[in-house]
Amino acid sequence: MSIPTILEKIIARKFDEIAERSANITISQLQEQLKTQAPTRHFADTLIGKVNAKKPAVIAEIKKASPSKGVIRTPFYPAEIAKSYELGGATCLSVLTDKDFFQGCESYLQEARAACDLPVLRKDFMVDPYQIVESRAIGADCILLIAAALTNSQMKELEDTAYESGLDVLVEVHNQLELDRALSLLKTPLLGINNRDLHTFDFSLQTTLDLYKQVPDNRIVVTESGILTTQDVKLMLENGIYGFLIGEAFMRAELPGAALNKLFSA
Ligand SMILES: O=P(O)(O)OC[C@@H](O)[C@@H](O)c1c[nH]c2ccccc12
Repeated sequence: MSIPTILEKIIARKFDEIAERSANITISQLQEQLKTQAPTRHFADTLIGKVNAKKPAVIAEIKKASPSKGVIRTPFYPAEIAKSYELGGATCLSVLTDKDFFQGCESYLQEARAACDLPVLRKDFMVDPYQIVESRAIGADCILLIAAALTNSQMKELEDTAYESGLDVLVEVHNQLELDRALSLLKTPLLGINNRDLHTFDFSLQTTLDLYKQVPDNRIVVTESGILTTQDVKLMLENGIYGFLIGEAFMRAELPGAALNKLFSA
């Protein structure tokens, strides 16, 4: 057997985590909670509206640490970061909730969302419908499906569960094969192209530039990871890519929203 990649390790851990969680609260108990849940904010529509108007639409990420970079931000106050992002012109938020590899937490998502009016993506590794229902129960507006982590039938099942639960979906790809598979999700307009390979951490903005040309017009492309400079932003805008998912560049700044505003005002 070959050595597991980081993505394989994370996924293996997710299945244990789901077993632990569902021993505590079952999926039907979570579904029961959804009946009294406040409505979601319009994640996809808000993003699509901006992109179609040819304006940069930024999903600003709240992330304390990552397996490739270690701790990125201390101290870490999700509510303050969320307010700063909103002030700085973010379109949506993304909050890491994975504990073991990203030092995230569900309460970070809840604190961030309560502090602003922006729609929020739960950034985690979805492998089972349990997590989708749970995402809605903790207050997320959108979930991420990572093609590299899922089979076609898993993706389809998770997509269905998301829309049944009232959530939007962002599907993430890193290569041509994953893109072809992601395009079989017919209900999902939001397509993230991750410049980072989650197996190896290899990184290149060229990933977005190579793949977006194969994306049909009815999908909205979001370039993800490693956007750091105004040149990076310009390169994407020149190629007609208006959707961005950015974390580290803002998390290292004292005022994340000011950094966002600066990156997009040049
Ligand atoms: O911090 P960055 O390089 O700006 O990247 C943000 C985001 O794209 C990255 O956190 C990410 C993209 N896809 C993921 C999947 C899981 C965990 C994390 C990610």
